[in-house]
Amino acid sequence: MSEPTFRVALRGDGILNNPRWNKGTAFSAIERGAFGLTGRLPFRVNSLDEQCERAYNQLLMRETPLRKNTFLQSMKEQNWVLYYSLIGRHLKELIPIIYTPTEAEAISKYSHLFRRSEGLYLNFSNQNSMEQDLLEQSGGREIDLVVVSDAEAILGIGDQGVGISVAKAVIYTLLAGMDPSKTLCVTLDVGTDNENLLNDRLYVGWPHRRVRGADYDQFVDNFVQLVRKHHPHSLLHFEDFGVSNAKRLLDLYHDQHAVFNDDVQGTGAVTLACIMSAIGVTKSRLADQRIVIYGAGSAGLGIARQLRDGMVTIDKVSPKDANRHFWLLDRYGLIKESLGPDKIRPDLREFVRPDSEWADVRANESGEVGLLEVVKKVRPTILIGCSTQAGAFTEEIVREMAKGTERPIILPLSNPSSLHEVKPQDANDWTDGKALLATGSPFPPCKQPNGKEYKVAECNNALIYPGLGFGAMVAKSRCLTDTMIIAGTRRLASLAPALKDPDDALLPDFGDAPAVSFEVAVAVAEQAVEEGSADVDWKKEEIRDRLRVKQWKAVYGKYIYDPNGER
Ligand SMILES: NC(=O)C1=CN([C@@H]2O[C@H](COP(=O)(O)OP(=O)(O)OC[C@H]3O[C@@H](n4cnc5c(N)ncnc54)[C@H](O)[C@@H]3O)[C@@H](O)[C@H]2O)C=CC1
Ligand SMILES: CC(=O)C(=O)O
Ligand SMILES: [Mg+2]
Repeated sequence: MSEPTFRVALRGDGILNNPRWNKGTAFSAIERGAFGLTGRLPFRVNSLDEQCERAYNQLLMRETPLRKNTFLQSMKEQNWVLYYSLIGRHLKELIPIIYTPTEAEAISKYSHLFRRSEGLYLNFSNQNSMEQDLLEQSGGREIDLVVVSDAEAILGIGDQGVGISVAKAVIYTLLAGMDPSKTLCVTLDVGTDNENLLNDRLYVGWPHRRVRGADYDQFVDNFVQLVRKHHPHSLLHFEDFGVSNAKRLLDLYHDQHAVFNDDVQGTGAVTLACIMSAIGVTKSRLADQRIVIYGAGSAGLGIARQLRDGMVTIDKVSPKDANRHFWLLDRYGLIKESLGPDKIRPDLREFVRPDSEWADVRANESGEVGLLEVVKKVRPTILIGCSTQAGAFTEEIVREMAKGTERPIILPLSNPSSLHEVKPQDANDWTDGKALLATGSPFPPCKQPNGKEYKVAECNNALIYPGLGFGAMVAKSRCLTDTMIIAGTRRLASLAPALKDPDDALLPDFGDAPAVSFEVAVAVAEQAVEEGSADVDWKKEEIRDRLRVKQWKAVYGKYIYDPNGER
């Protein structure tokens, strides 16, 4: 690959303090002269390989995952190429440091670890300057991707106020090649209901109770309309919004702009791919499954809808019949008719079970039916957890499930690792090694009763959303349609190791995620072109190359000083 050349307008401190352009000791002697850096750097010119070696050694000196996380965060603020190159070289080891599970701890300590601002903070009390703030931050840059969060439901750790999840944008770059200079991370700071944060004088966000209702909707709408006005071709990715807003905002804006809710759609898509892989092992159809989902929030509902739509598309079952394959539980137990509108969100309506089905089943004094009773009666083939309730899949529940099905498919998806509904090794032990397992955060392989190891797939939306978003973005798609998501999901499922070897993992390894994301992106762009969602006029055969050319690479390139160049 020939080295790219860039014309850059910054000099001296201006270039050294700019993470997009800074090369540190990798500036060549000629560049040092041209950019006023000869006296600003020690003599030796290092290669990127040498810089990565040094940085990795420094990283290893940090003993805890959180200290490694903050080290890498500082590096991102100094030098993007070094940051992405280092992580790319140690992907499997370092994704858990910058993403789940370590990001949960980093975000929960955001105000105390705060060193330097990143992205755009839009504060409810400063909303009059929203447009100006957006323009200051994006500074005339072309933006391909906007990742926005109001931090109400960060992973499973809840309301984090202004604690942000920029790791989602980093994953787009690492795994799909999204250009970080064309990415904007936005925090909508509408306050917090987290008492610890409200009482913390070091809290950096707006110390005010969460704004809700019409004022909240207006604030979000102002933001979305500004994105549409100034970045009409961008993909708008919603992350970790609260359950009362996630699906609602997606429905509100999906006709206006290319919007994507990762917790709803990304999680639904990766879980469908995982289950397609698992039913390949059990040699059954999606429509043969009885599916219990524990935790009917953004992720739980997104999964139910995606699996239901998969059943309709793949097995040609009617939507009504497909809905009958699902039993959803939330904090009031099974979602059934008699819970009433106070306890059943409107978006769950299609999955409500009839009371008559549960008349003979033991309920608590409030009439609620718990997970054990549901498992006993339904004898599920698939049990999915997205409840944030660690240990909810008890030994009794897992053993009960194993009585009703030969190969129980068990997916404890809550993040971070400490919140998983069951530890994979326990699920493996309690089912005599028969369970087909995938988890939301990385776990070590299970030791099987026969002495072999079973690789636990990581069923995390990060395995699919970078490809979905990148494919849609490069194809200049005006929307991210359900059919584009299904195309990406099918491509991901086709790459599952368990397809070749039923004893292997249900999903590709995160170490292979860049190649996997690329394939997902190709499938999504192909579908966008075929169905006419794309704003490009490409032939199918050229799509792969078009995507490759657009991928940002963590390489320095050669710089020429040019006062009219980039900054
Ligand atoms: N593996 C993956 O790719 C993903 C995993 N997740 C994880 O799933 C979990 C849920 O995330 P979201 O759906 O975004 O949050 P959410 O807040 O929208 O949903 C959580 C749901 O669990 C319910 N719940 C709470 N206590 C319960 C109990 N005792 N029994 C049953 N249900 C209970 C809540 O009422 C809520 O409806 C989090 O831990 C998150 O990290 C979320 C998105 C993607
Ligand atoms: C993975 C993810 O999006 C979550 O845990 O919220
Ligand atoms: Mg999330």
